Amino acid sequence: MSSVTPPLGASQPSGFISPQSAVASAGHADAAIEFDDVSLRFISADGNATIALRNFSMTVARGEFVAIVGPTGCGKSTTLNMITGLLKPTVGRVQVMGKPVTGIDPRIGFVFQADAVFPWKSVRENVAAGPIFRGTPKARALALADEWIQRVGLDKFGNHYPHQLSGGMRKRVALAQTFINQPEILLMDEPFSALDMQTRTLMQDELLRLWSGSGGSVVFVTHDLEEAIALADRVFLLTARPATLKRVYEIDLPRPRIMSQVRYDQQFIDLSKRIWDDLREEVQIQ
Ligand SMILES: Nc1ncnc2c1ncn2[C@@H]1O[C@H](COP(=O)(O)OP(=O)(O)OP(=O)(O)O)[C@@H](O)[C@H]1O
Repeated sequence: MSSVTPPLGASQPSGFISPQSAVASAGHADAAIEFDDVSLRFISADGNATIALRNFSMTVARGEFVAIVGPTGCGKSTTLNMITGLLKPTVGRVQVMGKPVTGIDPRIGFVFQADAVFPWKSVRENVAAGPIFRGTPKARALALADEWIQRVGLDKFGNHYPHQLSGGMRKRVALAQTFINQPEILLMDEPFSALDMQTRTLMQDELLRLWSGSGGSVVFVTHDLEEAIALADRVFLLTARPATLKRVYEIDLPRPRIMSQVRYDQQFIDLSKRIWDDLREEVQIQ
């Protein structure tokens, strides 16, 4: 497999940082998430081994928005599953807020491609479900839910049921359901990939608006390079499987960013070309 990661110390175009310096730059003292030289091997029922991740290191600072991109099947979702504790590294260490992952952490929120709603509950009951589960009295949880429903622009739909909503509206419910719990870490796995382009752009704006006031860290997995660049502070590019960190890109586009405008920024266009050149090599390997 060819790798274009430049040798350490070689000069690099601005916006690039090597995997090693990327890990160091986030500063371990402030780390929300740390992968330290992690490898993960799956053993299937017939005894065959699949190495999903190899010598993978990544540090996500508190309050940082990180996107992970890479060829299909390389191991992006696997990294999220190790942050949640669903999967354990075969070798290496994964830490959350400075401690080894031992199981589901209530400080972590999730948004996936599929909607995680109770179909028999109204929007406000769905949004209140998290706080109620965590012990908030029902009346208080419903009042909180009403605030969040308003924040995501669904105030007229609190008593609707999920099947009465569009895909974009259900995603707004998902964001309210997640942010109401004030997660310190938000894991997102292709959350908007099933939406049409316009709705997707609106939801990206919505996510940035909610995140910017939250102080939380986000790890956002996507196939869409432009989505990664438009949203993130840093983009981590993984190689084809077994995935390892190929390169990290600092995205120093100013915030607040408006999705429909940021894509026309010359810096954005240059970054898209660079990352796509690196990603294309990995896609061609498969
Ligand atoms: N439980 C498992 N047992 C065996 N192999 C697995 C298991 N989970 C994932 N894999 C394999 O590990 C590799 C990485 O999977 P993963 O879902 O993390 O990739 P991904 O980059 O998120 O994929 P995609 O881009 O298609 O969403 C794949 O080859 C997958 O088949």
